[in-house]
Amino acid sequence: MSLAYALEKEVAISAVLRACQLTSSIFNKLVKNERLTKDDKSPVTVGDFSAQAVVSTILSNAFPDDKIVGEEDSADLRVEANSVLRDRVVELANQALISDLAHGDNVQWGIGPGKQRTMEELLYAIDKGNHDGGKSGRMWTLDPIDGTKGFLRGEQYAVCLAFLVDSKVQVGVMGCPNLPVDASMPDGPKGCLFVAVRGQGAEQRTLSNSKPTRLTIPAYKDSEINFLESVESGHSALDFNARVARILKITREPIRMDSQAKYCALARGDGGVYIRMPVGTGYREKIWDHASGSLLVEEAGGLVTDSRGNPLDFGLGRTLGENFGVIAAGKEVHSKVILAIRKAREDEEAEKSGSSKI
Ligand SMILES: Nc1ncnc2c1ncn2[C@@H]1O[C@H](COP(=O)(O)O)[C@@H](OP(=O)(O)O)[C@H]1O
Ligand SMILES: [Mg+2]
Ligand SMILES: [Mg+2]
Ligand SMILES: [Mg+2]
Repeated sequence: MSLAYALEKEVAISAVLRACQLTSSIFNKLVKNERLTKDDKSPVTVGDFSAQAVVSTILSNAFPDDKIVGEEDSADLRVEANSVLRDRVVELANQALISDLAHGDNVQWGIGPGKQRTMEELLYAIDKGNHDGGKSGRMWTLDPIDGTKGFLRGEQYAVCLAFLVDSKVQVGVMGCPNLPVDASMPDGPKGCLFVAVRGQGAEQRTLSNSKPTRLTIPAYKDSEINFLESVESGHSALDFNARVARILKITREPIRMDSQAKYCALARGDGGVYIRMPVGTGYREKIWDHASGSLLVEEAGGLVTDSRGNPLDFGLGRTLGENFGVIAAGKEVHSKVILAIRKAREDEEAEKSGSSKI
């Protein structure tokens, strides 16, 4: 008897590996005009667009009726002023789609020599990611490059793909081309693939396809914890994180890295707590920034909630709705962090009202 979601897992791995090959091959060739600034002022590159085109094309061949919630859309590429960028996206996506079949690939997923697509087909594939999300049915969520700012700096980023049924994440696959295979050897080999299936555990392998190793979050003493947090102070309230660390008497420096690589690091025991506190702009977290990572951590024995201890709700649309921040950690540590956050908020409020009385 085959395990649940075996095909979804295989297809997701194949798609993420192809997208990782693409993104890592273009980094050194990326030139200045191969990026745009989106309406929310965030960057997007030819890598984000072409990786979304590739993954969406593969998913649409393997599972034609499935919905996809992807971060990017093709509107900016359809503008004539961006025609050079659009041509580059088409070229890169086709290079990735037609590359030879690797172990685990299947020609029926629309990949391999001779499988190039027209520009219109690839723009359409990108826009298949425009689904609004929701509570019921089969659905994928895709972040073709999570941590675009990290990607542009040559630091951490991740290609993230999750499969959900009735808004519950069942499969999560993340490729981290720049992540050291072993955190204790930061200059050693890089490039990791993380895979989780609900009820079947979490695992890591190298991007070049070594045997998987099973991941379990170890038990931590407070003195052994490093917070894992964003590099970007615009994405996470780093001062508030430091306040929480002081309450917990955590003395080790935080580890700052971009993208869902933080969930991956946590799952394999590099850190202890992923803390993401809102910066106060009313930003709503996106489902593609957390779906695959949260399953990986849960399958490694951890717990993922918002900063008030509420479960993340992936059934509300493209965002996590009212969820407020994200906390991921091993179960024991997690409950201590939630209490410390409550205390940190009370302290902050008391300081504010104290200073307003002066
Ligand atoms: N104000 C904000 N607060 C929280 N997250 C934000 C944000 N603005 C952008 N982001 C998200 O932060 C993600 C990167 O997270 P991190 O800081 O952990 O690397 C971005 O993903 P992309 O890079 O895929 O756009 C983006 O979705
Ligand atoms: Mg983005
Ligand atoms: Mg993202
Ligand atoms: Mg992204």
